[in-house]
Amino acid sequence: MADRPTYNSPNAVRRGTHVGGWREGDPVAARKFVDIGAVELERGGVLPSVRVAYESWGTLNAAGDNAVLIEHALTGDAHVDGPAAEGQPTPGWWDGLIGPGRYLDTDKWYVVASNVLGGCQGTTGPSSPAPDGTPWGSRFPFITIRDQVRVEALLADQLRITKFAAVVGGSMGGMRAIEWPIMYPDRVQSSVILASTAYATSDQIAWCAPQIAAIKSDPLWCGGDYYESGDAPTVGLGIARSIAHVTYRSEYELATRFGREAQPGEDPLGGGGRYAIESYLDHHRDKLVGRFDAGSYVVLTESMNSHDIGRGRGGLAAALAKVTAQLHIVAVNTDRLYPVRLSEELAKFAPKGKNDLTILDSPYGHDGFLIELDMIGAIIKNALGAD
Ligand SMILES: CC(=O)SCCNC(=O)CCNC(=O)[C@H](O)C(C)(C)COP(=O)(O)OP(=O)(O)OC[C@H]1O[C@@H](n2cnc3c(N)ncnc32)[C@H](O)[C@@H]1OP(=O)(O)O
Ligand SMILES: N[C@@H](CCO)C(=O)O
Repeated sequence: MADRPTYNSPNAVRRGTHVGGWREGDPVAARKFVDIGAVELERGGVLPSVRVAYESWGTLNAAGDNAVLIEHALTGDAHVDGPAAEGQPTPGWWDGLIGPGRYLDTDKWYVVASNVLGGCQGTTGPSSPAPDGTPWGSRFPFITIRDQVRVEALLADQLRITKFAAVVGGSMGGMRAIEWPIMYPDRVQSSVILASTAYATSDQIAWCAPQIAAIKSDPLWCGGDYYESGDAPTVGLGIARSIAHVTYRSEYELATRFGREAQPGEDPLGGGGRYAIESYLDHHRDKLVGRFDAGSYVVLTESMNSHDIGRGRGGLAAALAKVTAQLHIVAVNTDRLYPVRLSEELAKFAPKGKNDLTILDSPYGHDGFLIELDMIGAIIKNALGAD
């Protein structure tokens, strides 16, 4: 392994493998689990014995309608709020949002976040055991954003949630937040759709193509069946993350923050060293590879590419005509991956008087939806009708 990058996360090398993510037997931190049984998939077939990992905050009322669903993005997880812990590699990605008196006030709201179908943090995904006890790997079926939402609805049934006061998500989470009021109009009061889109664009699919290719061309990919080999395609996954991370930030931010600076102590002008921006990308590559699974990355990326609320529904306008929930659509002005025009298009076709569009002024690009906690928190609080 000497010729492969070393990864500095404490989770990078675990149980003799480089496969990132949560595995049966690992510490559970705040995770809870529900078995929801078999799930019929949009593109055909049935996924048997689906397990969902989730976290929750606050208390569900007797009517089951004070619930708020938080939807994580591609490499996020159910740990929206709280510190990192054993069994939980990252602190909450919106740490400080949820709690008594906070933007999402748990004196009033029952907040739930689940790990997505196909992921690697405890909900069934390609690294989970199939019925024969070995990892699904290449046998894991093609899943869509709608399948992910169907799984969340089955979780809601088990938790006795009758209606969500709000479904909130950014990026891939925003894809689920817009699918929810279309698939289950009677179960959603409002949706907050951050830095997202009604359909994956050609440009977004294009950025994903070299990411998937990088993973699949890693010799350790083994067609997706590497889980029992003791090693994983971490180089391919790392390249995928580096490509993706650039698209998550704005050109302006990178220019003003890193410029042409050399990484301290390194000489990029023929000395074999790195520019600071290269070092920064390496850092994020290492962190992601330490906590995430390549198979999940491929499965979830392909499900993002499938996203199109108009598919099989007569197009965008016809799909949105089903929506009775209030849609709060939020774009980041510097987002080059999910540009503002996509949120404007969603707002244009959403039912009149049932949507509003906010354009956040942030230098951070697509990741602005993760970083601008106070702006996002105020929007969520407002969506819930709180002062
Ligand atoms: C919903 C979800 O998907 S969330 C899941 C969590 N998301 C992620 O992890 C995505 C990857 N991470 C990110 O995109 C970002 O870190 C965010 C959005 C979480 C936070 O963004 P920011 O606060 O702007 O952090 P930023 O991107 O500047 O990264 C800071 C890190 O880069 C490191 N760094 C900065 N400059 C350099 C450099 N020149 N060389 C090496 N490392 C560097 C910092 O030391 C810091 O390290 P740490 O996070 O290990 O403490
Ligand atoms: N940084 C986020 C952005 C994707 O939208 C993630 O990794 O999930």
